[in-house]
Amino acid sequence: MLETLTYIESHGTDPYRNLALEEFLLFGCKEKECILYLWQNEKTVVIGKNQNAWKECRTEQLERDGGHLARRLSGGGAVYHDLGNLNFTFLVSGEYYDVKRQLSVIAGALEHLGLHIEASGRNDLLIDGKKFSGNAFYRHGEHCYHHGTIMLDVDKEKLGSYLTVSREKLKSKGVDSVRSRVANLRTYLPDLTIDDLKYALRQAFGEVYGLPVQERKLDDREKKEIESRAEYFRSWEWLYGRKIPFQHEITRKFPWGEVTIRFQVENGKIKDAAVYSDALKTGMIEALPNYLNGVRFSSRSICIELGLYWSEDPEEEKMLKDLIEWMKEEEW
Ligand SMILES: Nc1ncnc2c1ncn2[C@@H]1O[C@H](COP(=O)(O)OC(=O)CCCC[C@@H]2CCSS2)[C@@H](O)[C@H]1O
Repeated sequence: MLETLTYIESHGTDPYRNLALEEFLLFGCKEKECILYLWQNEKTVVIGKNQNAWKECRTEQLERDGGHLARRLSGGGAVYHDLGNLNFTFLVSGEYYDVKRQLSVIAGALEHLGLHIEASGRNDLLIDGKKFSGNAFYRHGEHCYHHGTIMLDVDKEKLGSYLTVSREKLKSKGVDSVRSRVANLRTYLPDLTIDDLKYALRQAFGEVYGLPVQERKLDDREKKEIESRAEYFRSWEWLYGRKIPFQHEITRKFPWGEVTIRFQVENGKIKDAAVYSDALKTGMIEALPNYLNGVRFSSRSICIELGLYWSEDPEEEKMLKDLIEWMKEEEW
């Protein structure tokens, strides 16, 4: 049984510090503890762990306007944050990790405020059929988190202008514009504030788990530790990573996400490969470059090579099968 519910708010809006605090809480979370962490970022595009920053975001425009680009540890796609957006993170050990239960805290809080929501697709929460929350997931050993956004009053104009959503993605979601399919909760409750939301979430957290909620504040030593980790989240290497010179690029959209592979070929063999994806499952995507390294540069050889691998995780096994089918269709 869980023994402790901890509630913590970030009082700063620097995305790198906030992501560092999230990671700090992840590794400090006790076995029988569940933490609810609420935070806000000023004008930031947050991309998924395996995405290509240049492809997902108009980085120059964002930086010129004083915004930030950030990369999180979880997989999934790119989202836009400003102070009209509230982020939540549930941090808990694998044993008590339960996405449905965690989502019922969000649904319960909004129900208390008079809003009815529903879950849809792989990671969205909807109001009136429109997305107001995107969710993503991360696991490191027994340390897990589930985080998401809540759009209260986000500048949709800016959201649409900083995010460069691929035509494939728009097509797959059956819509013609990003702006039209996201919604702010303020549209439905004009007086709703971020503080109301925070209060409702904290109350619902205690109700759903049936335990008292203890608020945590950070001491100076902890703040220092978080600051040094923030440097990593702020670094060019983490945000943009390496840029490989490539000769061939392929992209395909699957039900579980879009994949782009860039190949660097030398003497007919794959010398390096960079794989980008918004898939929520990150393991297979991150393993791919290693699988491809040294293989002869032909779709048939890749097909045979990938056939040598398997995964015990059924979702990853499905990803692998889809990638093999894709290679069968390619002809080079
Ligand atoms: N703030 C926000 N909230 C909800 N939906 C958004 C937001 N910004 C953009 N979008 C829409 O979601 C799609 C991307 O959807 P997609 O499903 O690709 O990705 C996600 O949802 C990722 C959620 C990550 C949540 C983390 C929680 C803390 S740090 S970020 C984008 O093209 C827009 O149409």
